[in-house]
Amino acid sequence: MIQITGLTKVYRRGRPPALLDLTLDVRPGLVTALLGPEESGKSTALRLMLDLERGQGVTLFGGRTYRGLRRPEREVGVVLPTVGGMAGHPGRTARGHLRMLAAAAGVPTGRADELLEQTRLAAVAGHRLRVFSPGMNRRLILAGALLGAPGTLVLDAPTEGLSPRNIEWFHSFLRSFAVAGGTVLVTTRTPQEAAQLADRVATLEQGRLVADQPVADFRRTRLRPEVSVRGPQMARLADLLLGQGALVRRDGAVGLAVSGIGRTEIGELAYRHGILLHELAERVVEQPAPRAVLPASSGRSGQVQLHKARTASDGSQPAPTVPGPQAAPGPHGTPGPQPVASPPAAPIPHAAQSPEPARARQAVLTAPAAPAAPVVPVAQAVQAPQAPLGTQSRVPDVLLTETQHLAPLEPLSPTQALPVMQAPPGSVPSSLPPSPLPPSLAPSLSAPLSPAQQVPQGRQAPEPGYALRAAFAGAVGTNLATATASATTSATATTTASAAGTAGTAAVGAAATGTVSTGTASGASALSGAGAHARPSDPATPAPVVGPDHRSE
Ligand SMILES: Nc1ncnc2c1ncn2[C@@H]1O[C@H](COP(=O)(O)OP(=O)(O)OP(=O)(O)O)[C@@H](O)[C@H]1O
Repeated sequence: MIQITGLTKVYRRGRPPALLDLTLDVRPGLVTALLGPEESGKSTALRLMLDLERGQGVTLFGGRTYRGLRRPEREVGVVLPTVGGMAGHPGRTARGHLRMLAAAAGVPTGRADELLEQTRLAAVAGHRLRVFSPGMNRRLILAGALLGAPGTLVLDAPTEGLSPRNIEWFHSFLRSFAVAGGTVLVTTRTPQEAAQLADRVATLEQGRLVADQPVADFRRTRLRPEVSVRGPQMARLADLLLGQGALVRRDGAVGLAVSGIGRTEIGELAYRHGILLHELAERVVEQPAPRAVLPASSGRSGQVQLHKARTASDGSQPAPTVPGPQAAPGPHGTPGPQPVASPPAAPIPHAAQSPEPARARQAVLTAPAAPAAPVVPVAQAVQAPQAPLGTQSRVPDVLLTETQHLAPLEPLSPTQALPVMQAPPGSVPSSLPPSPLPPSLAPSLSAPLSPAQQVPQGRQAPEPGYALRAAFAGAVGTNLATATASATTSATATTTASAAGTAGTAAVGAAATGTVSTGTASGASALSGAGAHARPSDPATPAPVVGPDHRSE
């Protein structure tokens, strides 16, 4: 379970927030899509969740902040966009890259070989990354995120730019992961992908959550199926279709967009009347997001502040790190203050469908102490009694079509098994406090933005330090992608490359995700020159690639 509460990010004072009071539960056993157009705040949300960025609000993974996780790589697998789309140093082989990450994460190297099999990369394990297609690189990044057999996956646009075959593979994998009890949060820009992939769709617009819907509602309210018809006799066909009660609108010079009647019926109607068709295709048309389709029962909004977590039994459990710059915990090593007012542990509305990971620690979030000032309310993380660990967790075989030539995924061994997600009764936190955001930051979701809050067309100028980090990350070919090492702060991000004898030592920006592979400044040029190398055949991408122009999928 991921509990996101009040995530807010303002990059520059006086500018509209990139993210405003995002509150969302991401439940195990489901794929949750965070959907939004460009610059709607999806990546910002993920970076805040993973403590890669400073902001307001808090995200709990099984009751702990990301930084508070003792072994983050074993709990949360992260896939973020990488420099040039590369999984790691272009001169490294896939096997070498993954084994390096395994060593950094303290995972047996055999696990790397298993994951190469699972992600259909075994056949190309000895090839260097510079000859990998985008799809192969992306699957290798995913393999890195899975090294620690985490129960939760957080992925930022994992399928963007990939071939339909790779997209289908990713979807199958993520669905299987969720079916096995895993928690999946994935961002996407396309409603169609959200509808295909997710069980639940949360829609962001201009940094605000405007809808949080089960996929069936999402399909009904946001997607409209219609049939595209083209041919030289469309006026006649339109009359016939209208006579059948269909809704018909003109679509270009020689086309119709038809709804309310199926493709087969349209084809038969045209055939019976001798009407020639050049195209008859189903498609899905996106509709604008409804305003504020939010579960009324969510009851959570605003910022919370964490104090030390303690086990329910002895209180000796290490505390989660306090998130955000405004948090004010007790001194390190000392137990945090008691909750101001711990409400009885009433289950939150979705708890019945939300089995909790067995090892989850629950947070009891309490009412704000001083909501008037921009001071966060007090919350206390308390470890819930351990739920019984089960043995049924394993990633099941992935259903793929024969034409993909992809073998089923290997099941995980019991030692790699995902935790069985079962919520101990009453262990799910009670409803959370109302938003303590200052009024200027917490307008109604349905209220139109004031001119001052309007998101500008172009990207905002990056905050100081961002450009430097980005430039540096690019210069060393830093891979920000996978969270399999346990670095916990940006300042101390692990530089695994140096351990592996790779040139380049910095891992700026890797921050809490930690897994870092560095290369040299040749990363970008190696990528652009990759067409000069023959690419190994990709089991999931069979089309041969003959030059750099063909790299895009
Ligand atoms: N480091 C930064 N400094 C300043 N502004 C930023 C920074 N990162 C993001 N922004 C701004 O925050 C807003 C949200 O950006 P974000 O990248 O989170 O959107 P997104 O939904 O992930 O977009 P995309 O789908 O294009 O990746 C944008 O207006 C963007 O310009």
